[in-house]
Amino acid sequence: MSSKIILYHLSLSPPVRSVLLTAKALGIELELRDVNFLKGEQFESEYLKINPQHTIPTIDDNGVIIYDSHAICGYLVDKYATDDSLYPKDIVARAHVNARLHFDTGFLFARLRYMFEPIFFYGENEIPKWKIEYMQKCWDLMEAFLANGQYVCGDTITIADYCCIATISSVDKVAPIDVAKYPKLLAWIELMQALPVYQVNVEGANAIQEALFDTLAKRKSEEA
Ligand SMILES: N[C@@H](CCC(=O)N[C@@H](CS)C(=O)NCC(=O)O)C(=O)O
Repeated sequence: MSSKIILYHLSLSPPVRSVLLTAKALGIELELRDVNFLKGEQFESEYLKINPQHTIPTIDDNGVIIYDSHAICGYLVDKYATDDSLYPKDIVARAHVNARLHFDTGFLFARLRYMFEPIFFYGENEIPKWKIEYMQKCWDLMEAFLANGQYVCGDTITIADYCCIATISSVDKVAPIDVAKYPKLLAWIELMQALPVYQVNVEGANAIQEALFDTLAKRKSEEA
């Protein structure tokens, strides 16, 4: 008999929350195991054996180990969904979803991590203005994508929406989104927030930004 899928996680992590959103949408129950990356737990030897890339999320589906949130979300849909709408099998439709998943990795999350990691891990005491503006350039791109439909790949929600919202909601207080300039982006965010599954994203998205601001405040007070 197969047991629950194990998710190595911490809800602060945006990629972890994209897996939580996808699993919730599919009705999959997960066994959660904390790996606190802020305390370096991802470098423990037992964890490195299953994920030498030392990132969360990782899943263990009865011995099948997968890491990278985008790969995990696609796998969960391919294996457990009753239809393929969240990750279409049609090769053109899937290529469009893959493009947005890579946009999350290469643009959204990459720019988030280059703002957050120097603060959390390298003792930096401020985020340079250009990095915030560089993050905000992604809002132009999101606005352009959303000209083609209410979701990031047209009029059907896909795992790309879960991945992109998990990242954007984790950085929108650090790199604010101008309501007047980005109406489509704001409408999409509200659409995502209204989904029942969205609840699994709320706490972690706020907590990671609070952790960033707390760390910056601590650094400033140490300097004074
Ligand atoms: N592309 C990866 C990125 C995962 C990632 O970098 N996760 C961060 C937490 S938000 C992490 O585990 N960092 C610890 C490390 O890199 O050592 C994914 O989508 O899963």
